[in-house]
Amino acid sequence: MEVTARAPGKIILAGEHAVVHGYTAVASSIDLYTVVSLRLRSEDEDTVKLKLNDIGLDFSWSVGRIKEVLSHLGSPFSSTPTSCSLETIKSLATLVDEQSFPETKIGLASGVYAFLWLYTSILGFKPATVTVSSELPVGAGLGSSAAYCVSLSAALLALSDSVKLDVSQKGWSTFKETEAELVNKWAFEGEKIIHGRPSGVDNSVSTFGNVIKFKSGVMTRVDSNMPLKMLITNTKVGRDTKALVANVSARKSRHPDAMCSVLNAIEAISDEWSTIIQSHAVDDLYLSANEEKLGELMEMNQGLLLSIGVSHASIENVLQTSMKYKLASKLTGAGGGGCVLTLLPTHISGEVINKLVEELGSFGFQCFSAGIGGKGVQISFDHSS
Ligand SMILES: Nc1ncnc2c1ncn2[C@@H]1O[C@H](COP(=O)(O)OP(=O)(O)O)[C@@H](O)[C@H]1O
Ligand SMILES: C[C@@](O)(CCOP(=O)(O)O)CC(=O)O
Ligand SMILES: [Mg+2]
Repeated sequence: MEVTARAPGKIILAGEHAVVHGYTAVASSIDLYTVVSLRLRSEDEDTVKLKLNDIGLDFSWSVGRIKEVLSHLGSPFSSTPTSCSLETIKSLATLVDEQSFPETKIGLASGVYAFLWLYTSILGFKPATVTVSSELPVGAGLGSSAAYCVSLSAALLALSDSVKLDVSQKGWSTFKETEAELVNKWAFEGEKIIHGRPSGVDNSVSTFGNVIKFKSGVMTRVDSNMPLKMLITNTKVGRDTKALVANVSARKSRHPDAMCSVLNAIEAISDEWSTIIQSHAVDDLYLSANEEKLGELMEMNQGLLLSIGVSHASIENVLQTSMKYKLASKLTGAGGGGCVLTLLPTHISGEVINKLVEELGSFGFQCFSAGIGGKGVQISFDHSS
């Protein structure tokens, strides 16, 4: 039996970083997916294989070796969502090091630790082959880490005893609410291994889809009534969410009062975002006025993100270029490079968009658009294997 899970990436419309400190963020899923396929192998094959197609790395562990390295820690671990201890991460690192992880890709190792933690906790020691591939750029602010953890958790849970699914279903299907919550909780544990201190907004929007508001671990669905179009520009400047989040925390401990004011201002922007997108446009004039307000909110949010130290020369370049066309932009995700959003108002001409994309392309940036606010994680069973 083979199961495939796909989980969407996301854009944060307002409130990244602030959300880590308990302030509101608004995020939306996008129609770019990470896909995980999981095939259980017969017991005599005795290996767990992980193929990470996007980063060109393959791993293969014998089940015996995994048991040997983890048994002194009390594995098999609890099958309910539990945090991975530092001691366990060290043992998982031993398993990864044995596979000669290339030095140049060492920043990607935490994703493999997250895999091993989710795998051994949810499925124990069953031999299997797991393949991951993604339409999302990895490490660019579009929530690839969350989509990875959500799709992995979904595929593993789908073949575990913790969840009872109707395997006869054909095509993509969604989880029931309680099962989706379990997927989300496990994905959050994976995100903790990759990010250190995730807020939970990314895994929640990847699991449940649509537009959400998120504050202090609590998600509220936002009924968006506005047609939102964003140009996404990938600056291709690499960055690491874990390091950026840690830098913001350090700045907050150095300047608690100033940072508190900035984070409160970001929260006010998120709240206004959610009010505006929930309102029904009575006519074109009303829609344009709301688009203008969202543009201003994006500019203000970006200014505040600069003040907490997460912008980058490449991001500023995108801002200045889009400003020439009177368009508002902000970074999305952790910043420090990665992706920038530019709001495309309903009545913008295709000619303007083409010129902007061409100019951004001349700096080596890559522009694309994505559908906003689609479904969250889905699974599909293949009965032929
Ligand atoms: N498709 C993938 N294959 C392997 N690892 C992945 C994949 N997607 C995400 N990851 C993991 O997530 C990390 C990137 O997460 P992060 O820095 O939070 O950036 P973002 O979530 O914005 O893409 C990578 O270093 C890797 O460990
Ligand atoms: C910076 C932050 O708000 C979003 C990080 O998103 P990403 O990993 O850069 O896609 C962190 C978080 O909310 O966990
Ligand atoms: Mg991430």
